[in-house]
Amino acid sequence: PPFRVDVVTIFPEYLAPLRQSLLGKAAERGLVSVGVHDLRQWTDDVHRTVDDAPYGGGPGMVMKPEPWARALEAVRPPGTRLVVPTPAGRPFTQAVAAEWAREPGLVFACGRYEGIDQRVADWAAEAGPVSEVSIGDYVLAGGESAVLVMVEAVTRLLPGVVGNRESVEYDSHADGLLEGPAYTRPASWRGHDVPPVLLSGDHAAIARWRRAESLRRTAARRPDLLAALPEGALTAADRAV
Ligand SMILES: COc1ccc(Cn2ccc3ccc(-c4cc(N)[nH]n4)cc32)cc1
Repeated sequence: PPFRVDVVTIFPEYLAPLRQSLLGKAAERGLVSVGVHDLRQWTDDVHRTVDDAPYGGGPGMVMKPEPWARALEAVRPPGTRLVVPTPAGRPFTQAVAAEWAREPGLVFACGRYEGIDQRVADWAAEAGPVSEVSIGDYVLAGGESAVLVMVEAVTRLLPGVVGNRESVEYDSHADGLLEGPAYTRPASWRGHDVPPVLLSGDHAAIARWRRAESLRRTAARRPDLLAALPEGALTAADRAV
């Protein structure tokens, strides 16, 4: 059965890219099925109101709970994980993407304004897992971009979506390190040459060089990833880098 993705949003047109490119092909091949739903379909006032002033005061507006509950009751199969993007969420990581890719599908609730009434996530947890997640430490205007990011990260891990299986297995972050530099022809380009080891045909030396570059780059750009590596993840040769 296809991996099922449903997205509820007040900007359905924002999610149009979900039907293009990588996802498009995967959808054509029946690997992924995508539904985008306009939250306002589940309002019942003439103005199709989805927001209201925050209890306790404060700037901006909060999204009303009732339209969300009606939408989720209509769209979310029982037991399906509800993903709510939020700046206040747990980090969305490659490990989280891999975990979700093993599930039958996902429902995404895209907030706008200052977010969604908290009781929606609390209520939704009665019917299945709910994940409030952040895609990074910066503030967006709503959840739609985050949904595009997460759907791409999850669906590329589904069997058959990415042609070259190895490219998924050898993903950056797959071994907890950043991937090193990549090169292709020409060997000499505008005064910049490809590191000779890569042209040597010495595959052991190439593997050692690539590992060293990964470690060097991770130490320089993401020391936090290095510190998080499990015991024994680094060999003596690694430490010598
Ligand atoms: C309380 O402070 C704010 C609360 C919400 C907002 C705007 N906004 C509304 C819904 C929504 C969903 C996700 C995100 C988001 C996710 C990440 N990683 N960054 N930003 C932002 C969102 C601005 C500020």
